[in-house]
Amino acid sequence: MSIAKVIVDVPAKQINQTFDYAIPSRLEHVLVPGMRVIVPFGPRKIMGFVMEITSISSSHVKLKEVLDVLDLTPVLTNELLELGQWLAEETVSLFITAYQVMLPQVLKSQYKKELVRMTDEELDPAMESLFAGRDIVPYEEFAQSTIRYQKLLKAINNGDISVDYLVKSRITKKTETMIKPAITDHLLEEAYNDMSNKAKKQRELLAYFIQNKEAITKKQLMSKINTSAATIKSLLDKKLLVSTKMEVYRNPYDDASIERTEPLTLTDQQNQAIKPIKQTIADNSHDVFLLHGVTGSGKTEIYLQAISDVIENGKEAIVLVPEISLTPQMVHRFKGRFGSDVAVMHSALSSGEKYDEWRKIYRQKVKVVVGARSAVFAPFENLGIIIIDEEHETSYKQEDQPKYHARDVAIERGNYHHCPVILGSATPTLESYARAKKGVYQLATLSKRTNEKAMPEVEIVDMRNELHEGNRTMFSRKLKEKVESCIAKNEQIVLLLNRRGYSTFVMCRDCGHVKECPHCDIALTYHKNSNQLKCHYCSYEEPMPTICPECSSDLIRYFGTGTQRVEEALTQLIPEARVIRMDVDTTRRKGAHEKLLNQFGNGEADILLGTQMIAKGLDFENVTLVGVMTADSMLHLPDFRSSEKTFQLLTQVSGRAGRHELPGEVIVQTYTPDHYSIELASQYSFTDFYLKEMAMRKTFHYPPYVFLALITVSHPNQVKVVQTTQKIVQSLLNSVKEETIILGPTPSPMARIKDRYRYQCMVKYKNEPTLRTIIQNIMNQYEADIRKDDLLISVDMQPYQMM
Ligand SMILES: Nc1ncnc2c1ncn2[C@@H]1O[C@H](COP(=O)(O)OP(=O)(O)OP(=O)(O)O)[C@@H](O)[C@H]1O
Ligand SMILES: [Zn+2]
Ligand SMILES: [Zn+2]
Repeated sequence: MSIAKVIVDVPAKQINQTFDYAIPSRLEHVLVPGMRVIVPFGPRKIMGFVMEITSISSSHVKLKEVLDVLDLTPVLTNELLELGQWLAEETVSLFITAYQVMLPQVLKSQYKKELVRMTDEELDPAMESLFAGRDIVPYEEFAQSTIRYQKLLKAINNGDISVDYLVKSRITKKTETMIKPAITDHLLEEAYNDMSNKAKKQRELLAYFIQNKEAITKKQLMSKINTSAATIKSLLDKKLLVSTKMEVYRNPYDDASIERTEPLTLTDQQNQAIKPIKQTIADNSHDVFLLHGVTGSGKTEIYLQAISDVIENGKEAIVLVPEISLTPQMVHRFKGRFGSDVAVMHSALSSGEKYDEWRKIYRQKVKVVVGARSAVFAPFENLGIIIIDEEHETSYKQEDQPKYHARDVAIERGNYHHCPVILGSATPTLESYARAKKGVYQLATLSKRTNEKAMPEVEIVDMRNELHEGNRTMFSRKLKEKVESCIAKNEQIVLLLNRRGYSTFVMCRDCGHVKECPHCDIALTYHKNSNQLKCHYCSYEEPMPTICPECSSDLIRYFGTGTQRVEEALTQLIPEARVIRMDVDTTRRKGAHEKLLNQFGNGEADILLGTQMIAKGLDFENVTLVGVMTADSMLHLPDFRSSEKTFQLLTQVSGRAGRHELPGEVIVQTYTPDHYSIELASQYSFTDFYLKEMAMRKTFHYPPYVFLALITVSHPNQVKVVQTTQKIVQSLLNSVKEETIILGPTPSPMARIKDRYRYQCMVKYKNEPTLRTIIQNIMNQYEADIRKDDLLISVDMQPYQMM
């Protein structure tokens, strides 16, 4: 008897293993690993993934049978099955969540599907009677029939029938009728000559196909030679033409309108950088490259040319970009070079569109996928390169289970496929740069812009002086003046309001003093309800001060300004300015982002005002001034990476100015002008910043000197949370090495969400090979509480959000 080992869709710890099911004879030789099945589980029928087919069961009870199969071709390749195991272990999550995260939404929740007829040719008689003249048949009708699975499989493999998942009861797939000649040229000409002159329309149609042998859609044909469906039908009936159905994929991008580009002749620096990458591609070997190139240095051109090599080798490429909907310009560059060989995957697509893009990859209709984080799981089978652009972006870390980092997954897959992984950035993470310095990654550097233009000059404006000199607006006199002269010259401005982190930290508007934790070198967070300042790392707290401890000013307060308020202030101050505001509110609707950028690109506004989302990837010729409203606002987040993030953001946004002929200029407003991250960003001194920040990380025991693991416990009862976290800390202390640091229990920065109290503990370690098992074992001890008592324990093996 054959047995399927199945991971079932029950997200619970005690279910986190395979279960054995007998394979009924009708599914024998149909099931293979990577398919989804329906199995009985207790009283329910649920979905599961087939991991393995074997003949030996470890179970002693009589096995239940697999009820049905959901996919007739596996949705997970063997590689992805293995990768899921690794992913679950690496992130201390359940196998089922690891597999679910690899698949498009449609395949996660919807079980409904249908059979679609893909040919007008006669099918197998049993199939013909099932379709009974219809083009689409609900899958259940097949399941209830006596037709064998093998028969359906064969029809699928022949391309005669396709199995489709329904997206919200709308047909997922669009098909079109294609017409082409049924016979050779020669016979076609004969038929043409034999045909009576009266059948003028039919002769015209034949004449067309004597000239054009390619299949054409019925629609196009009818409009092209002005013929009718009846005329086509008569030639179909005479078996001179045949019709087939072809699937058309929904295409969110109009490929035809994107101009094709040719490879550029690389600069010397680009050549130097790409050489070892090309070598690795040629050798089919795995290596990780860190491409450190200043903004505008031509990193993207390197990606494009490396991918060309990969495609020539018959392999495929994954390109990750941060939330791609935000950079339509990036999609255009890849489509411009590789046309319809490119699939695009990002969150702004509808679930039907996402499914279509995924299937293009799955069916090997494309060679390249450009996408956000989850595209790293693209089901390519011959991967030749994985590229992560802007590798420092935190959106590559998933903050839900499984809490994985796309960089780690990319490297794991690169290793499996023996192919290079390229991490590109103007401001690499300290982690990556340190690895490159140690030789774990290969470092390639592009220090110059391709246009040989200097980086735009950055001027730092001290906002404390503005205040002292009576300017209480949020615009310094310098910025106002520059904006006005820019508008007068018909040039454009990008204004960045760094909103993340507002209203959490407390700062003196007189002297710029920010309250920090005496033990952690991290800004204290203001808790409004208790009017206390707290440290989210070590639980130190103190009351909110009424006067500044440094200068005794009473202008010490927490910060808050939104884009809308800036826009209002801006139009008051400079009434002639035409402003486009870009933030979460104005870009919520699909396509809004692209529309606003197009408007700005067309010169319909002078100023593009926005949050982080405008800092990256934009390339507008006419932008000569970049202004940063408050450079410090991120600096004092309760996050040890806040200096790094500030440096990255300032560098990125500065890179938006003067990318073409016109020289650029940057004004950075700040209350802490001598903070090293602001100072060094203004000088474009990545290396100095790296050295300085590394020293800080070393002193305070932060990555890359240590690894972190964050365990968060939550429950409606505060006492229970504190006690549980305390016990976890104790168990950890009993199991880890002496030099490993355990911090906590401390309240989470968001100490209560939806009436659940949250506490956390942080593990700082250098070498704990069994830490994942230790944590897993500890969590297993709380299994009953998690199941029955609403306790939640979440583990983040690589925390980026300390919340
Ligand atoms: N070899 C080359 N010769 C001429 N122009 C080039 C070359 N390589 C790139 N460019 C052009 O230089 C500009 C900047 O290149 P690109 O956008 O690839 O840089 P980047 O490093 O990806 O920039 P960013 O990090 O700021 O997005 C683009 O307009 C690009 O077309
Ligand atoms: Zn002060
Ligand atoms: Zn502290």
